[in-house]
Amino acid sequence: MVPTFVSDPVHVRTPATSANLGPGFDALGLALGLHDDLSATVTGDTFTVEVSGEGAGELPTDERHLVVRAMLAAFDEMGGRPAGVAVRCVNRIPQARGLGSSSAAIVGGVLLARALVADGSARLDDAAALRVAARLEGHPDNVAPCLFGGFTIAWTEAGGARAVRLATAEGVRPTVFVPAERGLTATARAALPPQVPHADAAFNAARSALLVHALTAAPELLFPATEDRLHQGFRAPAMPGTASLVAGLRAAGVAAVVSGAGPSVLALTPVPADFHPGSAWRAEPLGVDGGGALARGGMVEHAERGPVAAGRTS
Ligand SMILES: Nc1ncnc2c1ncn2[C@@H]1O[C@H](COP(=O)(O)OP(=O)(O)OP(=O)(O)O)[C@@H](O)[C@H]1O
Ligand SMILES: N[C@@H](CCO)C(=O)O
Repeated sequence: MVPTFVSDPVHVRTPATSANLGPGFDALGLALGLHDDLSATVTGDTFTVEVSGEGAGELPTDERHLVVRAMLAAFDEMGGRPAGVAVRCVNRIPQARGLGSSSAAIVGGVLLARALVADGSARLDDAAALRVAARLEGHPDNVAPCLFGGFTIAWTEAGGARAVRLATAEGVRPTVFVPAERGLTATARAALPPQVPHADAAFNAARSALLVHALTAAPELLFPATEDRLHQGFRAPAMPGTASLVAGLRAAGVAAVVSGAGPSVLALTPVPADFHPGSAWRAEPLGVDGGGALARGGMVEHAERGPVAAGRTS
């Protein structure tokens, strides 16, 4: 049945995210305390977007905008689109820096569309919202923490993406180091080889399993738990400043990794006060966002959740 659309404006607040966290390539992600604010109203007969902050003057303001593309995909999943929607984006997440800006736009679009449909949460539950968002992004490791908050483990089955959310241990205090230059995920993915040695795959399996324990219960193990052999080394030649900052932080004992596909760097343990990253980097200490976009404007009211499973239940 064609959906009924609500006439009131709807809002969503989407967190930045850091994916991979070192060894957990395409699987692990963390929601961070830095957000885009999006709102939408059904009106007129076209989709329009007004952008302020990051991306203003650069991003398209029509149906090519990523938030609108995600809205349209979600409306189609729910059985129909309104003729027109006015979208407003107040963007704070730096774009193309490895901080999940594209996932924040996609998750925002999916949740705005769901909120604009009178029975949206019945037509598109949280598990389905994750599947739609991950399909658009191409991998689930940013969209899962953006939706659910906290630390997530995401994976893909025949039916689509699924995720579990885990609360982080006290003492996990992320700092991101953001450079001025951008790096597109698609370019960074093209640097990866089609195959890796079995020993390197085994190395990452052990470290990513350890990382789940370290992030949730044993932060003192974050340093060994954040070593990677599957992606950071292959991408280093294209982002030498990132590789050298990660190496410098690790030499100072900090559990530092490339954030997502880079070029930002994520530190998961405190950075010594006398460590200076250099003038090319803006250091931002950020908290962990415990609730994700669902806590702020989706159809689900925020409640501090324990481990939850999302995705197909069969
Ligand atoms: N808020 C936004 N609104 C619309 N489009 C966006 C927004 N944020 C990002 N994009 C689009 O996504 C592109 C960046 O996506 P990309 O996946 O390369 O980087 P990222 O998501 O910032 O980093 P990562 O995926 O490594 O965490 C931008 O160049 C822009 O086209
Ligand atoms: N897992 C992804 C995260 C960036 O979107 C990658 O490293 O390519």
